[in-house]
Amino acid sequence: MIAVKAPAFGSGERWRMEMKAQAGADARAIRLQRAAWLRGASRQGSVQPVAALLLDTVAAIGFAGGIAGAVASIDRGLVAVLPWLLLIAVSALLRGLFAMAAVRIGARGGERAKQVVRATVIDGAIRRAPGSALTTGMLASAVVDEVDALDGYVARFVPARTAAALAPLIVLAAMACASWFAALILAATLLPFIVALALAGGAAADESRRQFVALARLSSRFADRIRALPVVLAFRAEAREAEGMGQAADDLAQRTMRVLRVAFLSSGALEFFAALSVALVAVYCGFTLLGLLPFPAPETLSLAEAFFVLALAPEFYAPMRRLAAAYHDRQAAETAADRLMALPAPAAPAATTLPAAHDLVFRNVTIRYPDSDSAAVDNLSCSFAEGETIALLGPSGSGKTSLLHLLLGLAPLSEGEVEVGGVPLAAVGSVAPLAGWAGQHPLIIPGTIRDNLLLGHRDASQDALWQAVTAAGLEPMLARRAYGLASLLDARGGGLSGGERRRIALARALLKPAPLLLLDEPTAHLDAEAEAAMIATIARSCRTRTTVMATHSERLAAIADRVVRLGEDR
Ligand SMILES: Nc1ncnc2c1ncn2[C@@H]1O[C@H](COP(=O)(O)OP(=O)(O)OP(=O)(O)O)[C@@H](O)[C@H]1O
Repeated sequence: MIAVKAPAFGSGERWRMEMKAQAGADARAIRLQRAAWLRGASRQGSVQPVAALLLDTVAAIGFAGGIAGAVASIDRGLVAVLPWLLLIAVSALLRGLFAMAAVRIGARGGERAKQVVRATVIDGAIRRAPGSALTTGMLASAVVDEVDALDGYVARFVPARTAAALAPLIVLAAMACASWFAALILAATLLPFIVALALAGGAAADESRRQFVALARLSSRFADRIRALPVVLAFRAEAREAEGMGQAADDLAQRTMRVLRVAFLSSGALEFFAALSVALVAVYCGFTLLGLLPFPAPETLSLAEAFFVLALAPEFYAPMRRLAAAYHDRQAAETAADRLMALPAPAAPAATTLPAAHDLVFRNVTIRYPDSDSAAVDNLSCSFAEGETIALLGPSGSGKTSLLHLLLGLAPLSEGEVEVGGVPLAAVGSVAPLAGWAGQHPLIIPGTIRDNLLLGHRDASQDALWQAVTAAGLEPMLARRAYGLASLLDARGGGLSGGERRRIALARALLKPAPLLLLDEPTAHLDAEAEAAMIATIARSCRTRTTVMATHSERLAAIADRVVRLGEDR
């Protein structure tokens, strides 16, 4: 956006005009940006659907020629008519085939375009810059609804637009061979038709854009509320949320009705002009044949020529009607493009070569989240040798998790430097490929306990799996379950206690053959006995790796080689 200066006293009118000019320039810039983005997306389509649509027009000329020939030779008997009938049949068959080919090839292009854009959006979501405001609901709506809206644009609108520019010229040229005056009539009716198309399209555009935004808002809201369902139920907010969803759904229904109303009105106007022009050609041909024209006939027409012209006249507007039918696809794609372009850009890809050493250096490190006044970590300097166990100790909110997240590329490095094995963290992006990580809220995926453990190392052997299970103290829990490692869990980890979730997260981190181990509050919510067992487990496991633990527990910190106390001067 262009920065706007505040108005000087007494210069209100000039400022308003400047604002208007800036808004116009902004809108133009956005239009150009959107057009370039859509051109990029539609590059996945091909010219083949356009070729199929143009060949369909050529076949339509053959069809009209067949009708004209058959009418002209009907008085010479069946043998004379037969070749024309054959031409009609072949042309009709080819029209069907070309129309089908245009749809199928267009659909393939649309599918390719959606795949490419979807991959880019997902890539951006996975590698989004730390602190991004993209919610799961927004991402789901972008990946499903908004990317889907590109389908019609690439599959139908783009081929229809090119065909609408060329096919009427082919029809006019063919018609002019039989009757130049009829071709002139059609060409003259083109102007009001195009004006009607532009007006109808413009009216539909705004309504369609509002409807699409309402749809995207409803679906992202729905996805976010489903995700937060336990909280909604716990606070008995079902009625309020249901009412909110109902209002959003009503709003969408009203906007959809408005779009349909405008669409019906505009297609009515287009049909009117198309029918009018065909009627004019029909009246001209009929009156010329009968010699009833109220002005001197500009040409003589044979019956065959008149039939050819009449059969061909509707084909003149067919490509433009096809374009008008696909116009809604363009509006939907433009609205989707605006929203997709506004998604956070992916962070720069990380270096492919990972550091060989695994000592960690923090030099004057400050972590400040976007839109936050105070720093989560302020000017921290420390360094850890390879193989050391480090405890980050401090009160709640002192920045322990933020430091672990910084290493994983999930929190921003606002100032200072971090080095891993002598390589700047910025060059590596994240230590995730080098680290086993057990977070504060361990992720549980729908599937078995085994599936959840193998997230740490997909190809782990059975022995390695059991070693991690034993080291994390999961055996007693597995022994109590009839199916052991094959026991099913739901996405929320139903049937697991807080301690068991932490043990699964620890086992998963241990299973990964990684030189770094990052543990966030591994002993939180455990009773004294369980904490002691967990501390013993961690003490055994961290001997072979550089381990960084965020904790409140002095007992856990006691097993560390180094303790970094955070937030003490706050
Ligand atoms: N994504 C975020 N956006 C904005 N502020 C954040 C974000 N994550 C953490 N913070 C803030 O940064 C500060 C440090 O949070 P952090 O989670 O690192 O502390 P912590 O020491 O791990 O706390 P706890 O012991 O309670 O887990 C807090 O004030 C928190 O509100």
